[in-house]
Amino acid sequence: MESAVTSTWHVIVPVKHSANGKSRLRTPTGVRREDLALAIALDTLGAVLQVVPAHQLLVVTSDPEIRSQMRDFGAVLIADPGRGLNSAVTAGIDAASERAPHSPAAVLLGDLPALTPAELADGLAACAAVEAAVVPDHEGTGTVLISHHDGSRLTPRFGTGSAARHARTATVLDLDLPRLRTDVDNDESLRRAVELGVGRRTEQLLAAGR
Ligand SMILES: Nc1nc2c(ncn2[C@@H]2O[C@H](COP(=O)(O)OP(=O)(O)OP(=O)(O)O)[C@@H](O)[C@H]2O)c(=O)[nH]1
Ligand SMILES: C=C(OP(=O)(O)O)C(=O)O
Repeated sequence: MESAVTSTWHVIVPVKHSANGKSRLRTPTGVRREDLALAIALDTLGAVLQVVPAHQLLVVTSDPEIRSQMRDFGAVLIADPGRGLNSAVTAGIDAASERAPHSPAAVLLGDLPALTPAELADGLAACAAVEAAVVPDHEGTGTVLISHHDGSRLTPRFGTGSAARHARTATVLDLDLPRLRTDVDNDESLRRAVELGVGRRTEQLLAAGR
């Protein structure tokens, strides 16, 4: 699945400690929010690991389960500074720049349970065609991915309405890649992801809760 165009890319994925994540989501009966947050993140990371060599995946998290599983895969673990999403992403960008100065990098949010390796590879290939890119979420207001040919020049401006902020310094890629663009924040986006088809961990957890 790895593409020649993006084989040198580093991908940074921030994931909040699962005990604190997905607070806007009303979890289905029988499913613990913490378990769902973890499953969503692990499905996202599972797709990334099929596209990017593990040593080029930087996971910024304080979650012990994610750290343990990603360590086993050989991914690079970055400590979460504990000051919110943008500072976590900045820690990842700094670590990627240290490892491979001025190399291409992307930041992908970690709540994309319907993501497939094929859609991620297509998304990264589209990003590679422009110097700096932003891929908005399915609603068009948030961001699922930002990239830059020189990763040290990535400036994270995540949070509500982030697509417009990222668009000030990047090309907006309105890609027909729904699995890449469906981040799960609330019941509606979870339903949408389930309709597309979620990864194994999220699927099994939701099935067990039924
Ligand atoms: N490392 C790290 N990741 C974060 C942090 N805040 C959010 N994220 C991750 O960034 C992505 C988008 O997160 P949000 O949807 O904004 O936040 P969330 O905590 O998942 O959900 P809410 O509780 O509803 O805000 C997810 O992959 C989160 O796990 C943070 O402080 N540190
Ligand atoms: C973090 C973001 O959005 P949300 O909180 O909706 O996931 C974002 O789109 O930058």
